[in-house]
Amino acid sequence: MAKPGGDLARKGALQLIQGVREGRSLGDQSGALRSLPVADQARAARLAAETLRHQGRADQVIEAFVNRKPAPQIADVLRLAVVEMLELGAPGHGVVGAAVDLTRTLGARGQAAAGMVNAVLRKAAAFPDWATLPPQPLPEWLRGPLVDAYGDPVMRAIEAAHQRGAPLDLTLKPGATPVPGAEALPTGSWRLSGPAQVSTLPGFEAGDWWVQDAAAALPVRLLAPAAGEVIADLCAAPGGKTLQLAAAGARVTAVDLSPQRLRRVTENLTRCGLSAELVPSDVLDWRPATLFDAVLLDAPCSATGTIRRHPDLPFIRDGHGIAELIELQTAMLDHALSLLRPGGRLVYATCSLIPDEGEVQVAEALERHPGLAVERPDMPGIALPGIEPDWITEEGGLRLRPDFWPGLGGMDGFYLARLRKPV
Ligand SMILES: C[S@@+](CC[C@H](N)C(=O)[O-])C[C@H]1O[C@@H](n2cnc3c(N)ncnc32)[C@H](O)[C@@H]1O
Repeated sequence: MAKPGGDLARKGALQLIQGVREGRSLGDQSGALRSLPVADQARAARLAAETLRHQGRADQVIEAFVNRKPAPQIADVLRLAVVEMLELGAPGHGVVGAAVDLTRTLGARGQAAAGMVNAVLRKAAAFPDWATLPPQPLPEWLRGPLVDAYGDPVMRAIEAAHQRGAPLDLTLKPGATPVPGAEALPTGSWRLSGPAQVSTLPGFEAGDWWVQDAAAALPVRLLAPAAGEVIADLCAAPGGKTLQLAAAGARVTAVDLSPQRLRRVTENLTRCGLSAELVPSDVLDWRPATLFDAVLLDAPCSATGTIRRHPDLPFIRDGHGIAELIELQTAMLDHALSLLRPGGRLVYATCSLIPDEGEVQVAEALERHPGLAVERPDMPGIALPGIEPDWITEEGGLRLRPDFWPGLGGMDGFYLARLRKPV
């Protein structure tokens, strides 16, 4: 028989998945399971995320054993159980029993479907080819433009990387001791591959490091902040890049629209014993009296580079709003350049895989701003460690993709470029 705790987590996971079906992200639902014990909340969140990550494969297994398409909620119960058995390795008998019990809680339709769920899952438990089923494809609104940009083989490699998920990457404060067991990555970040509870790792309380994907750590490394420089961090929350800038000794002003998200920057700075001035404002309305030595603009974007960490993203977006985001990025880039002193440098970054939010933004900014120049990541004086030559784009930026570093555990998708304002 399944453990009662397991049942609470499964029920919670089904609730989270239903929320995603209604358009809410898993992150936005973080308070939805408050009434459950903390361990069950964590388990429910993991089950829901893994079920969405592997939905395409689970559907192929289910389709092999059903006579007709199950109702949407019943389909989600089946997917949860298939992923728990075939991906997460839970023993079939417990999972099947729990899924049948969960189905029975779903009203008359659930009562009627319980027998079918039992029969389908008993067969699914012995499904032999799970590992070789093709990964969850991206939805067409995203797949189409990405196939145009990178080609079909790369697209399939990106989808395979999404299926593998993401390890835990840490950025160390200068001089801090790495977490035992963490592996040094070529670009300077540290990676933990196994499951870990962040707040119990050595050095967390002391603020020796913070969680930051290796790709997300590169914009500040490309900016190369120096002690005493006056730097604006635009769109700063939750603050991974603010911490990097402050740890380098820069005098940082961190701007973000969301006071709530800025509170996370404060918490992170406090834990790490670092400081920055925080400004709750729309970047486009913010014009301080003095100009900056350097500006980092981590612009709001489609976040399509982070699907490894957010497998719910393809299900809650449909491509609407991207044109508006692209316009906002253009306006922010122009505004950010106006905050920079003559001869100053700016790093533009987005955690997107869509070239219109990256390469195209920078190519168009170069046309709009005569004298503005890109500084390549491999130029003398920058020479970023760990960068592979084919990551550097035609205009001199860096295109990072989830399928890079396949043997090391991948990286988030990102675009970044360093620009120099004429003197
Ligand atoms: C990609 S996240 C930034 C991540 C952050 N740089 C880090 O490293 O932790 C984008 C941020 O832009 C902020 N944002 C969106 N529109 C904005 C605007 N018009 N002005 C200022 N901040 C904005 C959001 O609140 C969000 O925190």
